[in-house]
This record gives sequence, structure tokens and C-alpha cells, in this order.
Amino acid sequence: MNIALIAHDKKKKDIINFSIAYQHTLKKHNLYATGTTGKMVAEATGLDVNLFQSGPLGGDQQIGAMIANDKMDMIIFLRDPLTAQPHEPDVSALMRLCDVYYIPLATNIAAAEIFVRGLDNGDFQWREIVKEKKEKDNRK
Ligand SMILES: O=C(CO)COP(=O)(O)O
Repeated sequence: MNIALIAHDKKKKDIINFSIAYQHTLKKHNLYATGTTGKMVAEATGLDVNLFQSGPLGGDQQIGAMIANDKMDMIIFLRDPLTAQPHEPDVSALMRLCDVYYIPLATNIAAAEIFVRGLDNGDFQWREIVKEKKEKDNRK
């Protein structure tokens, strides 16, 4: 599965601790991240993370483009709900696309923990089934 990790500045510590705690699960997947988050996660864990631009410089939009291209299966986005972000429209657009395309989106650490455990339990296998069906339909 293709998974995006994103965290606003006040949640960076949380995403790092989360990535360390669940690296055994995360390493089985293709990881993507906005620039600063991804760099910090990669440094802390040694995980291979595909880096996009930093969020305020377009990283959220790049991840949104992956969703629109059917290339993203899950987003873990630890948002800071108490600090205004200069790129708030990009943040909203990314979350909107998750709803448009039925992409599981965890916006806080409590939901992120449930998601990552769900990965181990196979709770997200429906994503693979949907993707395979779409690919088959496209070949027809
Ligand atoms: O701002 C962000 C998401 O909206 C995160 O970007 P960085 O990971 O580059 O800090």
C-alpha cells in the first residue's frame, strides 16, 4: 500500500514517535511524505520515505495529485487544529480529495494508531481489491 505521512510542526514529535513505534509495520509499505515530516521520519527510523515538497510549498497538493491519480491508499496527517497554517487551502483540498476518492484519512494520533494496527490485521485489503478491479476494468 502507498501511505502518506504528514504532520504540522507541533505534531512532528508525535509522527516521529509513531513512526518509531510502528516501523515494523510501516516498512512493509511504500511511504510518502511532505518534505520536513519525511526527512525527520527517515532520519529517526531509517525508513525509506519518498519526499515531496514541504507542505507550505506544495507538498499537500502533490500528495493530493497522487490521490487523484489513484496512487495513494492511506493518509496519516497529524494536523495542528490550534495553529493557523499559511497553506490552509491546500490542507482543506487534500482532505477533500480523501473524501472524493474514499481514501482512509487519520488526522490525529488516536486514529493513526487504529489505522496502523488495521494494516497488520488486513483491514485495508479492500483497497487492493478495488484497485485490482479498476485495473481489470481499464484493460477491457
Ligand atoms: O505543512 C504540512 C502539511 O500541511 C507539513 O509539511 P512539512 O512536512 O514540510 O512540514
